Amino acid sequence: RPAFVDELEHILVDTDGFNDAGLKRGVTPCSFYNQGLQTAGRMSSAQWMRVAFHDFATADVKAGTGGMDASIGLETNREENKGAAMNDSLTFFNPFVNKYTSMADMIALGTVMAVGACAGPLIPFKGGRVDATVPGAFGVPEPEGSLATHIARFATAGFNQQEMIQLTACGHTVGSVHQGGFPNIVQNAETPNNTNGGVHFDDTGDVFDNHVATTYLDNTTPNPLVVGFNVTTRSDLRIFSSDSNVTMKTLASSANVFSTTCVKVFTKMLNTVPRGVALTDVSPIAVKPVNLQLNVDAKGGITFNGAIRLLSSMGFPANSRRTVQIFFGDSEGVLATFNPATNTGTSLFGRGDTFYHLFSAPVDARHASSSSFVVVISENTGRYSAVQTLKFPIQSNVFFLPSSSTLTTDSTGKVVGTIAAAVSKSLKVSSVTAALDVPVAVIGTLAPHTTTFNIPLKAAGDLGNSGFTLYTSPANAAIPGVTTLHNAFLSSVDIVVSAGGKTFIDDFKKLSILNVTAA
Ligand code: HEM
Repeated sequence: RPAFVDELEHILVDTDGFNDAGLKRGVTPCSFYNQGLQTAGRMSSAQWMRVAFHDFATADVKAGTGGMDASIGLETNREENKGAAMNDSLTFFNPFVNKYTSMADMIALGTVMAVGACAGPLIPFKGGRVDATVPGAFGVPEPEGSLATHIARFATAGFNQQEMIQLTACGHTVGSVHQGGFPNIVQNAETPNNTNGGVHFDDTGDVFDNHVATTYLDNTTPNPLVVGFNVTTRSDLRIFSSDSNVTMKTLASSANVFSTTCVKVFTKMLNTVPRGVALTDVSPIAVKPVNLQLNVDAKGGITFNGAIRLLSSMGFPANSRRTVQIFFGDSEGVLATFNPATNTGTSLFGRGDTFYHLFSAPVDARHASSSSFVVVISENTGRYSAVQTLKFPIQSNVFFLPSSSTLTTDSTGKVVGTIAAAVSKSLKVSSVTAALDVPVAVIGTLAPHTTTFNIPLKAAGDLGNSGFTLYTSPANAAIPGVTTLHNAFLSSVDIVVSAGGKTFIDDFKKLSILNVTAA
């Protein structure tokens, strides 16, 4: 699978407990507002869905332009994108953006997470979206727009009239129209406990359910875009009633119909991308090696650290007798037997728990050149209990070396550091480079642009008798692209070695694993 899938899967699945990526926290509970006071009358889950809609809404599927490309970040000063939702959401997503996670993927993943956090259905997620570098077309539907304008706009984005009704109803089941931002639609709603004057679309404004349809049909809806005092801005009324309520009646008919319909149209919205962008499935992984790291100390001692994550919903229910063993290379290279996982978390909505089996064990130099390791999982529940053996690749002749790398601030507060790598003496090395991927701020959007800075590394002696040579960047020097500890922590490094006409890469090592020492 493409390497970026592992990173997106981490954000999707590790949503609680050990190794939590931290995305779900932004929308838990569904009514939570992560950018300010809980009395603001705003909720982040609804904002995350709305920002996805505004990013998508100007797609032109025939022309192959627009859609989910994070161009919304460059368009927030437009009247059609007014309101706090856009920049609030991108501010939260900003630190997740790196070499493998685009802002456009975060916007899509945000909607998956938000719908789940509001007790809605699980939307299948694909990754691989590419961030736009220039603003896209105008044309996000506005509440003043006519029905014909809205039908035409959705059609250009690939949605027929029925799908337009479905998508709008699914979007308008959570959240509010706010007086602060839309005083032409909502009035007299601002109170000390609702300072932006949010008025929900239905009676369950923090539940992803079909009340948006049932209350619309029984005339109890509070939806300001249906019953608001301003007839011009009753866009939901015009849209919902445009097929004589046939679609809304279907959505109201059962919770299940509403769920499956919303999964269908949300998936279609999130997977609308510019021509040439290919998306890949990101599904939970049953057995996942995590944060693998080889290390060689100055005396030549080699260690292998990391964790094996098991998912309860994919064949690994809780079992206190389960053991996990690692063999580096073949069974001669046994490292250690790990006891039952003590580090656990709860993975994404209904997908059960994550069980982390952590390891840190010495590797015999005889086995250090192996390009794979074997994981043996034993259930130990009885005589015929299951044993599974899986083999995983490991980049072992060239790798980032945390123990010789440093990150610190000098006396003036400037960030300085050393990037170090271990390179096998068996290679005929012609160059060693640290390719640093730094999310660099872009003027005009809160979506950073991940930029690569290449730092040449020089040989700095043998690492004991390990068979590895130490390569380093200039010691405790300024690191190109890294201006603050904050962006150092969000950066990753690839060790790229040319040797004997081949290229070896130790990919995507996060600098956040380094211990930071203050000057
Ligand atoms: C013609 C189509 C649409 C129009 C004119 C429209 C208009 C609006 C307006 C005026 C607001 C109030 C924003 C605020 O006060 O902060 C809003 C909120 C919202 N819209 Fe739409 N919308 C449309 C379709 C959609 C669709 C298809 C989705 C699907 C995801 C969606 C999702 C949302 C959400 C979740 C909110 C609540 C935001 C919050 O509470 O912060 N909208 N919409």
